[in-house]
Amino acid sequence: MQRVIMKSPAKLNLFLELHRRREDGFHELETVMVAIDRCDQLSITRRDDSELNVTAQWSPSQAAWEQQLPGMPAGSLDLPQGEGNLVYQAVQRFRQRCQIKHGFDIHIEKTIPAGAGMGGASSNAACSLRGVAKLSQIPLSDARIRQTAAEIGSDVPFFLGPTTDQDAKPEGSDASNPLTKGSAALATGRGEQLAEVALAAPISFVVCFPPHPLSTAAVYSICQVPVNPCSAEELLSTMAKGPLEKLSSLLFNRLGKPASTICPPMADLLESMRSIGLNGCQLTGSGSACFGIAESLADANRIATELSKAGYPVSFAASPLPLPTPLQ
Ligand SMILES: C[C@@](CO)(OP(=O)(O)O)[C@H](O)COP(=O)(O)OP(=O)(O)OC[C@H]1O[C@@H](n2ccc(N)nc2=O)[C@H](O)[C@@H]1O
Ligand SMILES: Nc1ncnc2c1ncn2[C@@H]1O[C@H](COP(=O)(O)OP(=O)(O)O)[C@@H](O)[C@H]1O
Repeated sequence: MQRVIMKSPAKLNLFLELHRRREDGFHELETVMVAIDRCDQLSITRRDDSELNVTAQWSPSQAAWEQQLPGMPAGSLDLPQGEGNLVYQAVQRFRQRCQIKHGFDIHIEKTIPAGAGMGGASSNAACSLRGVAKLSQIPLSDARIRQTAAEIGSDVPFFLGPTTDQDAKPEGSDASNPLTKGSAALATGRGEQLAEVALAAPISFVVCFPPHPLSTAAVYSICQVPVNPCSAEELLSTMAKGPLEKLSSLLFNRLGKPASTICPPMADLLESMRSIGLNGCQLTGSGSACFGIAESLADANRIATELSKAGYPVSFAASPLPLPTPLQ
């Protein structure tokens, strides 16, 4: 095999609480993440020589995104190419670790907004590790893949998919429902320690990106660790056993305050999302994208169209997507 093409999904954080600031500057957290069907596409081709080329472009084009998001700060839609791309750093580290001599051409077609808290770069990095392993005849179960992922970023291991084996599903998971299998996880530590989470049925989300990217490091730098942290327990049991109508009242994100301090337009966006009929509206990760829950996929599509017309052009419906995505 010389070439793989794969989908690289975004994620939403349904719950995010901070427990402690560590000596190394990272925060111990408790977060519930769900992979969704908004995906970038990665194409990875094995080379005969040792060169590594990484290119990234917006789909359908950068001009189309610039036209849709005229308020974006200058340069913020410029995607890092080559060494500046997280995919390059992940693959180079993995090649060194596994002594892979041949090179790769990797091209990323982006539809996941950057600086949105949707984990686009982390997802691309995880996919590239799986693709490069496959093209180098390294089994996908090889521990060096997960080890490299954790070194590259706190969110990267999540996108490799569940660690639990197929027979050991979490309580309440519906193995007959392929839509919800393997899409959600509880992440602890700095985000790299994962436990698969059951999801009783698909959820219909609406996601909206205001034209203001946020830096994860900047948001964490002004966050406050609470004295009495909240727990994800009730959310997890509701995800597994329902009723899913209760879910929206259990969504939570401790980074909401610092993110909206840096990005005040997020508060207006959340207000618009609530008044248009979405439930449990929250930011995802460190923002600035926000999401809410709709009653059905048809409702989610209708509301996304209304939000687009109301001045938020990057609004879309999304559903959980199983991880890992297949290699083609
Ligand atoms: C907030 C979250 C929630 O899922 O996602 P995003 O908003 O980035 O998508 C994650 O915690 C982000 O994970 P990731 O984007 O991989 O962050 P990293 O590259 O590891 O770290 C970027 C910076 O964020 C801070 N950071 C990150 C993770 C963590 N548990 N504690 C931190 O304090 C550190 O300052 C670090 O230097
Ligand atoms: N493959 C990539 N795709 C998108 N952004 C990337 C990539 N590699 C590096 N970056 C850099 O990482 C930053 C954060 O990207 P992203 O992961 O999409 O946001 P977030 O951490 O908010 O989820 C971008 O602004 C960009 O400068």
